[in-house]
Amino acid sequence: MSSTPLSPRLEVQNLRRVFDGQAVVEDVSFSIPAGQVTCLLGPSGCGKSTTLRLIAGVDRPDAGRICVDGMPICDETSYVPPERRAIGLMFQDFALFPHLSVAENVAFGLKGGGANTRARVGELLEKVHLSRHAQSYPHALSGGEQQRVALARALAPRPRILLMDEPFSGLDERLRDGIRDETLGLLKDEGTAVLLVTHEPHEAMRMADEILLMRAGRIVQRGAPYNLYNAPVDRAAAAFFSDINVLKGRVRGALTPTPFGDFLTPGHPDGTEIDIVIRPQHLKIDFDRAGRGPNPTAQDGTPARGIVERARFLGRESLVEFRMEVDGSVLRASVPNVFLPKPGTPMWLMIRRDRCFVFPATGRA
Ligand SMILES: Nc1ncnc2c1ncn2[C@@H]1O[C@H](COP(=O)(O)OP(=O)(O)OP(=O)(O)O)[C@@H](O)[C@H]1O
Repeated sequence: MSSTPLSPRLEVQNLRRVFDGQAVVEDVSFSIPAGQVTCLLGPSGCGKSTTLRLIAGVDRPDAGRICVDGMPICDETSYVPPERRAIGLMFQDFALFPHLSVAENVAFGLKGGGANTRARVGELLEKVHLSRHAQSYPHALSGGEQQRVALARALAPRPRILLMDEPFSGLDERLRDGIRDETLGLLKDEGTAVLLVTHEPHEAMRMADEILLMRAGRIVQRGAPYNLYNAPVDRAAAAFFSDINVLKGRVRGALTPTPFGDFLTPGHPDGTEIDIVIRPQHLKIDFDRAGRGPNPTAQDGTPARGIVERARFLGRESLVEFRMEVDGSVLRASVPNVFLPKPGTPMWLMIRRDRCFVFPATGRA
């Protein structure tokens, strides 16, 4: 990877959009260099599509600035209409023209019908493995094939930026990962700057170079998928990416006591309620030996005993639910492969302390 910083192809600064007196996009800023896929990730209604529409130019912001290759396309003094923004769009319903063949759909945004157009259409159809369907009509294609035509059509005019709004959500779940990977390959090949909107963390993790995590109109965290997963900014950010367990405690002298021993919680005044968050795969399980469990370790702290309530096999892993003896709370542990202890079995749990996140409590149980 090059060490020189890439100049942004798309730059969005302090974007704001208000509907009915309510800001649905607030102070949104980010930039995307060529060849990078950025995912705007967040729950339904958090303002993702509105942000996309502002960048596409089909809606206008109440404040902020949008630049493409350093040139403003939308700010207080300039407004470039959508068709002159060199921005490609791809939506979840693909919106193919039913009366045009696959090749005609792909050629739609290209000027003229000469040899260059034919070459570009041919090149893209080859890349999306649809050359043999060039003369077919959309209704004769599968959902996955239609998605690939839509992608080829969006990329045909070599847009500087491609905006994708939930582009895989209309597809059969079993096909999605394969199509995501193929799409990613093509996007990287074309070197476009991509902003992909999704509410699915799995999709963002699989596709993104950078994730922008959005909540209630604002970007609450940004970074590589690894960083968002491993260093969430708060409890809700942790919970967005997987099931979580929460140990509740109260700070006493920079420590928070829990059933798993004391946690260092510096920087929080005495009496602060703390949530210690841990993902199910970072709980360790050990057997009960006549009422005794494993010895405490520096890494895992003190073990605590729980009773199996339920165990389910989920395919790649098993999820075991424990009722903790000390306080009756429920903790979930995920274990690779098949591990289905009987309900009522006592077992000992330990938690990987290096994988815990400590946050001030948010008030939820
Ligand atoms: N034209 C509009 N007029 C009034 N309110 C709007 C308008 N467009 C969007 N909203 C509101 O703005 C908020 C954000 O909507 P938006 O579609 O951007 O969310 P989203 O994160 O894309 O959600 P989803 O994933 O469900 O599409 C919602 O509360 C929505 O009702």
